[in-house]
Amino acid sequence: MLNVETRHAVHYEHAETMGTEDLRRHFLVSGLFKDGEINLVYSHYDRMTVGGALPAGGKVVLDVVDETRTATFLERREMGVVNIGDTGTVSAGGETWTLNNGDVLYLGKGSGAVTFEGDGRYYLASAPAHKEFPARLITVADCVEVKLGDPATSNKRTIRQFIHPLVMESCQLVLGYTTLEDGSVWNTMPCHRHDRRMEAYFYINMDPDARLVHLMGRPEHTRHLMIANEEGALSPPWSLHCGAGTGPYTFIWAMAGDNVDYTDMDHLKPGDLR
Ligand SMILES: O=C(O)C(=O)C[C@H](O)C(=O)CO
Ligand SMILES: [Zn+2]
Repeated sequence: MLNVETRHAVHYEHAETMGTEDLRRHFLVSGLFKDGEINLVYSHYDRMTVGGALPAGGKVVLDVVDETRTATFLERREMGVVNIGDTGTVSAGGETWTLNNGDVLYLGKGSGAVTFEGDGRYYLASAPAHKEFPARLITVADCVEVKLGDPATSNKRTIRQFIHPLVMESCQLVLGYTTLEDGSVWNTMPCHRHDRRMEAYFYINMDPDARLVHLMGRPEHTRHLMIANEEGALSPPWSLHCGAGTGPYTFIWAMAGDNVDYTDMDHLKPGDLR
């Protein structure tokens, strides 16, 4: 079963008038993983679509998505698949890849229908693509690791870059995940924004009772979302994005927009935030 929810773009002047429920309705991503289902959130920010495919030991197929009005979802799109569950397989275009926990599969424009099988929990991030690039399985051993932060500032973390120019070529998708070290709570602090690219965060490996305060908005008018395990946030181009958790966590970040330059960020100081 396939479910697709469309999220329209929101101007920051509108976002700044919103209360808790409206902020959650527009920016929180939730309920992606349900047995035997594929659930997608089709965002109008750079047409980034995020989702979850959960075959639950069986099989689910991502093929036609009415929202794109194309013969297959990936006819004019590329997609990253992150396995956040146990080992499973993903097949497309006559090829099958085995994904262990933490592995990332890149599927390029024109990959056709995608079949998800086994015990994997597959997080999906897809953006429009102008050019075909070959499919590639990127294991944890293949990614580029960047260590940032310090225990003294509670932000020591490892950034793992998978769909990233240092690893492979893509059209606009840039994707990886960041894991906090024990005792550190802050991701992406000091924070930043990048009007050229939207970003989607998806938080995983959290205790069910833990919560994360995800900050969003313009620096001078911040808002927050309270986030639980396997929930995410759509970060519009005008918004900063960062968060602090009440326990350990990892989050998957995915971007699409005008460039694929991970380091192209407009940095903000904690003192810039209100
Ligand atoms: O912890 C961090 O810092 C990040 O992971 C930052 C994200 O990757 C990001 O926002 C990239 O633009
Ligand atoms: Zn960012």
